Amino acid sequence: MRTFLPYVKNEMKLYILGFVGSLFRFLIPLAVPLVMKYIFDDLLQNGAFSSSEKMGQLLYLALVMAAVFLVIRAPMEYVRQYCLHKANNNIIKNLRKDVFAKIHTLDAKYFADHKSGEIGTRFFDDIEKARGYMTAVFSNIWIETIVLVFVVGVMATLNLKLTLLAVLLVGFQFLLAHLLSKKFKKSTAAMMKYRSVLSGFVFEKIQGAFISKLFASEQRDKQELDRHLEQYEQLTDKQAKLNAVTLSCVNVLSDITPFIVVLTGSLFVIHDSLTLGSLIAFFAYVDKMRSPVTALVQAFPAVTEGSVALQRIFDFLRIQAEIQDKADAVELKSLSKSIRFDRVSFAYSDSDSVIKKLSVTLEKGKTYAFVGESGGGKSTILQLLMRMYDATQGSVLIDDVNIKDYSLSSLRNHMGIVTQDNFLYSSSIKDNIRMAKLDATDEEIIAAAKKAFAHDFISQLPIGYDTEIGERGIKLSGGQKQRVALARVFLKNPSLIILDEATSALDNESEKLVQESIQQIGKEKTVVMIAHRLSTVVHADKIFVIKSGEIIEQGSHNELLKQNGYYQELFSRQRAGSITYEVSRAS
Ligand SMILES: Nc1ncnc2c1ncn2[C@@H]1O[C@H](COP(=O)(O)OP(=O)(O)OP(=O)(O)O)[C@@H](O)[C@H]1O
Repeated sequence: MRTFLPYVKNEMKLYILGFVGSLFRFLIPLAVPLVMKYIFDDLLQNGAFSSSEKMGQLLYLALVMAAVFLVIRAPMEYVRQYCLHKANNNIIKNLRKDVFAKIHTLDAKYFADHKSGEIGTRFFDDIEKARGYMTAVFSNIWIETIVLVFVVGVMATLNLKLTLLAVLLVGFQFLLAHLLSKKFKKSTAAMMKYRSVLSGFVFEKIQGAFISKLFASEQRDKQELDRHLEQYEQLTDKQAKLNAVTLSCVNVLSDITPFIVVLTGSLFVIHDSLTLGSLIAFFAYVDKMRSPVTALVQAFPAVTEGSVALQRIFDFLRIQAEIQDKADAVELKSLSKSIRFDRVSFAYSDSDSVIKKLSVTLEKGKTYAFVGESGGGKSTILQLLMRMYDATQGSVLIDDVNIKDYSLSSLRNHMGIVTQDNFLYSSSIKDNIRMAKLDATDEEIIAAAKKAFAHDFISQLPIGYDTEIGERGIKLSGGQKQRVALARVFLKNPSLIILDEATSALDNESEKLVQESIQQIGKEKTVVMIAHRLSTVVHADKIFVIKSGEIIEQGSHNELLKQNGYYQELFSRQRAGSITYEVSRAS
């Protein structure tokens, strides 16, 4: 909880105002039983006052009470509600900002190991639970505790023995609630953990709704959901039972407490050790005591859930991405010489290496291609170059400096990436292209789109570049998406262009045109590409044929053909049309 303190400290002014408001709002009504005692003992039963004097006193009391309630209590209620709500809200807002910022610092490994729904739970569910915690702890528990102490204090002035009896009965209620809350916390943690699993499942099924339809697997999805819901229900049932046991024990005790106290108090009245007015006031206070006790006990679930949620949020905020800037990271100013893989080996986990002692040098301004069997490790090589993962052994160097020594932002600023499955945001085409250069003019955006042969299809849309393309660009075809992604890279104009099956979704004619554009831009840039359709890499200065994480052949297209090896065989088979563009199926 120490991590939580800075968030609370930031809102201290609002909390103090809210606390002051709460004090007035709660303590003023507590004076009412004392006024009642005065009316019974000192006014109504006092023979020294005439009837008209009593009426005058009552009127005076009524006016004072009305003034206190209207002028102090009502505005203080407003101050309490507004300030505490605002302070809690600010904390929620800051937690959300920090969780969101954290998501951006996480590396590819984290995203590969966790579902987006699970991560989303931190942002929505857990933070909402934390709100429940704050409302309970900062708005209610402390003031209820003060009210309880105050009530007990006043009761003690009326009759100490009766007060001790009431405190004993209330203490027993707390003890019960505390004992049960330990179990409750454990079941809450299990329930919340499972809720993120459930949310991961649902998010994934929403994203894959179309695939489910395609494979007619809706029924299977429903059964899987039923299984998850059943498991979740078992956990919530356990929690509900614990809560029910706590409340039934505590509420029964709370209900009979005033009765026990009044019975005992009546004995004191019979023996003249307590006045009737004091007993009535005492009864009113015992009743007032029940409200904070019930509130405190009922706050247990919210506090428990909230503290588990806060724990989960701070555990998430504490995650350290493996890939991050060194403290003394330098800026990559430009790519001026070469990129070098120096005996690089890499494994995604403890299993076998996916890349094995790879050594290649990619010179500035040239075009390189990686081809080969599916699963051979081509995309992994690009991931290592983009520093999505770090090499397990060996190093990747740009201009003889290990890429781990560059700041990640400067490294990636020099790269433009187009993949087979490009992520587009649910905004307009123009905004999606502009992401690459926020201050780009409309003319620059159109020029980039023209280079990517995207301008024609965009212009034909009813509102052209302002067309909203839906979540992940769902309203565009695969080829259109690739062209928008290419336009983005052309606009960014980076020194290193990385293309992972970047034109695979284009028809032959469009692919030829886009390839010409890439070749044109490739004259000034370093281009590293992966392609299964070998016809798209023939112009590369050097082609590396990758198999099981190793280079098995390398050279220009013509050199490789002359080697009469794997590449030549693949090329002939593709040309002969015996296979489509997917090497995976050929190998
Ligand atoms: N995030 C990951 N976690 C674990 N293993 C992975 C991960 N990504 C890829 N792999 C594994 O690494 C190996 C190489 O994958 P990679 O994507 O680099 O191959 P590729 O040559 O690009 O294949 P393709 O041509 O089919 O795209 C494969 O066996 C794959 O299953």
